[in-house]
Amino acid sequence: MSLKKTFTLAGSDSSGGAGLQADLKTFQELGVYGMSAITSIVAMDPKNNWHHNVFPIDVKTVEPQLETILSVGIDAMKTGMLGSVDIIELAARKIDEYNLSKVVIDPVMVCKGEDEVLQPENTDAMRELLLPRATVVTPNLFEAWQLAQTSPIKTIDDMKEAAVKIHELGAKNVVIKGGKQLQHEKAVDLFYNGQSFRLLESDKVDTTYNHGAGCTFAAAITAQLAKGNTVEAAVIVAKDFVHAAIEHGFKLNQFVGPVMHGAYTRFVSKEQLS
Ligand SMILES: Nc1ncnc2c1ncn2[C@@H]1O[C@H](COP(=O)(O)OP(=O)(O)O)[C@@H](O)[C@H]1O
Ligand SMILES: Cc1ncc(COP(=O)(O)O)c(C=O)c1O
Repeated sequence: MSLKKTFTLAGSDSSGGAGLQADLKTFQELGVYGMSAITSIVAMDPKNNWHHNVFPIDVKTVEPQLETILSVGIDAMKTGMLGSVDIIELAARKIDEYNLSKVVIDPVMVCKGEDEVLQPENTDAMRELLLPRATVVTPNLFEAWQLAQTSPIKTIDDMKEAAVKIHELGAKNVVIKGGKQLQHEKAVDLFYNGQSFRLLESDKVDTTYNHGAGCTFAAAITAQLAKGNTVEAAVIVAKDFVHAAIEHGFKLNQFVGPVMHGAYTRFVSKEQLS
């Protein structure tokens, strides 16, 4: 099998656990070649409780990165934190221009540990421009609520209602991550493909060392799609991948504990990595 190529259009997490760093580590672990275009730079302030400061990148600096990557050619792509409406418009244009068909949208709106929405004006642009181009979109409960414009999501029935709305907005497949936020004894995600629902469950790991879990999950889906998996099969592997990563999450310093991106490939049979 030839080496499949992926790319992430995402923010840089200087602390290395989330953002494009998480994506590239995940791509590597799952045996695909990873490329990246940086949309914004996130730095954490050690003197201010690790507050996340977001430094946007001008869209003029993003386009040449995309041209580099798309001239190489890719098998699947993902988006993460998108710094501005201009960058979201650019992404939509390039998806159309290059006829990209395996597109994973992780609609990052907040960083864990922070409660303000990063760049709220981006949410409308994501809804209008990226959802219709998404092979799969992977919101957490908060992001699903914002995209679907429902009330806050508290139950699996609420997740189903939001998934239907997000599908109607154009995303072909929707995975709403219940994760740690949903009041449930398991970590439950809901998969919806426009026809049926499937609940993906894993044991809930009792940890705060989960920085980068969302990025890692979406990147694992991207890698598996690049290798030719169906969306549902890709999501199932991604769920196992992120579970192993969270189980082996570790303390980086007094402020943050990232997931261990390499855990799945160390502890799960290589045969499952086709
Ligand atoms: N404590 C946990 N135990 C097991 N799985 C978890 C836990 N927290 C999150 N997950 C899983 O990790 C993935 C990413 O979810 P989450 O961390 O909620 O995303 P985000 O980073 O976007 O908020 C999902 O598959 C979710 O179910
Ligand atoms: C660049 C970047 N992207 C995405 C995220 C979201 O990370 P998570 O996967 O923990 O939701 C963060 C959080 O710090 C980030 O810095």
